[in-house]
Amino acid sequence: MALVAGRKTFAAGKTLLLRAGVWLGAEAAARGGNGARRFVSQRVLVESDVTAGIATIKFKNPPVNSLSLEFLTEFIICLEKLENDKTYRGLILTSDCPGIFSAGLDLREMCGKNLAHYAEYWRAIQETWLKLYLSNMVLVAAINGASPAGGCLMALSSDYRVLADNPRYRIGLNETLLGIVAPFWFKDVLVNTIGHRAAEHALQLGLLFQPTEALQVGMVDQVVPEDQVQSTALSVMTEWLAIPDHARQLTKSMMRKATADNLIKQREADIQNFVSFVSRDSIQKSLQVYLEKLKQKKH
Ligand SMILES: CCCCCCCCCCCC/C=C/CC(=O)SCCNC(=O)CCNC(=O)[C@H](O)C(C)(C)COP(=O)(O)OP(=O)(O)OC[C@H]1O[C@@H](n2cnc3c(N)ncnc32)[C@H](O)[C@@H]1OP(=O)(O)O
Repeated sequence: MALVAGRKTFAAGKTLLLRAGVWLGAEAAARGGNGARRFVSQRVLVESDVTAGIATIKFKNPPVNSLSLEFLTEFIICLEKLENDKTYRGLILTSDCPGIFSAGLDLREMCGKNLAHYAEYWRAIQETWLKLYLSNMVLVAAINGASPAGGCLMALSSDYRVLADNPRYRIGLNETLLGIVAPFWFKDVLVNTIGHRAAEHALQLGLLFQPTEALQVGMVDQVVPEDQVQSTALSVMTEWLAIPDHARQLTKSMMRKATADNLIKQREADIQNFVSFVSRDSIQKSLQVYLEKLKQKKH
């Protein structure tokens, strides 16, 4: 079966056709009598409460919810679908993989591939971020696992972050530990969240914060026991949805537009930077060594 997004076609597990943000093909969708709906794609699970106007996206790309091109494609489609359906005013982002929110960018997409692939991958990363960061919905991240690098960026792009209190669930932009550099727009989002000095410190050292530290530095808004992450996210959402949409949305846009525009005005140059950076022999070597270390950790 094929997943078609715009002009791209990827092998996937169900027939999903997207045109102008509308599902045209067969998807597993069930509607309960209580207003609950469930959409299933291979790597992204969407549950929604139509009455409350709240949807939940669960990342389901085991083992570590890495942001592969296939995952990103399904994720963007789901996000567009929710964004265009005025039923939904709030979106909770969480994980279906125990102990992992997201391991960030899929390192296999950045290793041993050709230049066209790197460009396509980076465009998908940009697109995902812009859609998340500029969403009209209220976004609450229910972070129920480790959240390094790109996983952290997804959480930081939400309006509010609830993190499970487990010391193994570290969060941060750890790119320098891999020998790579967080792009300027990752940096901008971090600076907007925790301030310039703390961001400079965290970025240079590639710090991954444990929950109490993340709360202290302002990277997350609440740390709660693991079994309360979802219920806390829901009660935060209810609070935010009490604000009239038009006023909140305009305010969000006012706060975020300059940061997003910074990337929008130089998207192609950013792609070229990524491609030439990641295709350097030295960077390929660093990424391969890092991946090998991850693999050997178990043995
Ligand atoms: C001159 C200046 C120019 C500047 C230009 C700038 C241009 C841009 C530069 C590039 C920037 C790119 C930005 C990147 C951001 C990122 O997101 S990079 C990804 C960073 N992610 C990580 O570091 C996470 C790595 N993973 C982990 O730490 C752990 O796996 C975990 C804590 C998430 C989970 O631990 P655990 O449960 O113990 O699982 P593992 O055994 O470690 O892993 C299981 C399995 O998954 C594979 N894996 C893990 N992470 C990734 C990943 N990110 N991508 C792909 N695969 C991953 C791991 O290898 C294991 O595989 P096997 O089962 O062994 O096959």
